[in-house]
Amino acid sequence: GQGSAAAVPEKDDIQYLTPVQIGTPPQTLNLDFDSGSSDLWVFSSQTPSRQVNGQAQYDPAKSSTSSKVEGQTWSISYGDGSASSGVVYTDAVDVAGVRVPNQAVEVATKVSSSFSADENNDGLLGLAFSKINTVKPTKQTTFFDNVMKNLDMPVWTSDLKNDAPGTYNFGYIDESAYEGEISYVPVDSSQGFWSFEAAGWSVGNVSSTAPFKGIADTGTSLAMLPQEVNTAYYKQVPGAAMSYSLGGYVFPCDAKIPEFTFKVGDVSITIPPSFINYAVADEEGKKCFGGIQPDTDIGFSIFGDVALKAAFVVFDAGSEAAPRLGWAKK
Ligand SMILES: Cc1ccc(-c2noc([C@H]3C[C@@H](O)CN3)n2)cc1F
Repeated sequence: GQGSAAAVPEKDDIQYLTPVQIGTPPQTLNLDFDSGSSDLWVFSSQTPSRQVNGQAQYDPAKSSTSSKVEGQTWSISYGDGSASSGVVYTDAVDVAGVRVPNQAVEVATKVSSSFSADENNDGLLGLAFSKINTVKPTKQTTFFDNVMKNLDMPVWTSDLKNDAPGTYNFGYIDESAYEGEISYVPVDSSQGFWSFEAAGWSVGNVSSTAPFKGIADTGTSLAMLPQEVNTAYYKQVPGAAMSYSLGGYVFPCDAKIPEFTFKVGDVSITIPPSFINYAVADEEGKKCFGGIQPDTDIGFSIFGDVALKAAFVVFDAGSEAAPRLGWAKK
């Protein structure tokens, strides 16, 4: 089979949400598809009401196909320090017509304040490798791992857009969604991520052909890149500075800022200035926050939405012996 689902941006493209049907009769929740984690967890009837602020809640008691997985719990924390935890059910999960009859659905009995505050986000659907699923004592498998055998091709693709709905496809490659060739690079999934090597970068007349490691992470908003990239980039932005109070590089909102190009295999992906003028950062509306920020002390770069929305990306877990990532211009 194959399926195609909308990826709808929240304000400032901070996250993208996709409708998912859970249970019988179907309960629709809008989930944040995250290629940087591997738990499918949802706001639920078991989430304390003080922590629920408008989110849709999955109620296993209202589903004839749910069943509790006794003795199993989960607990996860994300790059920004937010966290959630709870218990585990299995139930039917349907994404754009692609269905897993007995998907592990992790029901939140506790969520941190940033999840409570994100009223349109009803939970996450992890699309990294199942080895980093947090359920204990029995690790669970991701929606993609469970559905892969029924897909026409063992792939899913991202086509995220700037301030507009994009698309996640499962089981096929939409040839009309990209231009030129797809450049495939090997993935090292040993840490559970879609980790690959970029082959270099350029900004203005400054460039490097030194390879650097990064992960493709649809759940991270920005492009977290090496310090030397940030230094070279913001040197070309008049008035740019690192602001510890605002939490990263900022610049005058009316500054003329350059595009940024990174290379994967033999394809060069160019992030336009509009994606890098990420959002207004201060009260006066004069300083804007950069869409490129340092990856310091993470140990690898994170190609989040600011980078991903400049490309068509193929997350290929099974066409070859090893998983691989395909990148194409669009
Ligand atoms: C409130 C909130 C906070 C964080 C995240 C979040 N989702 O994916 C990620 C990145 C970072 C890494 O942990 C895995 N992918 N972060 C989502 C939220 F709705």
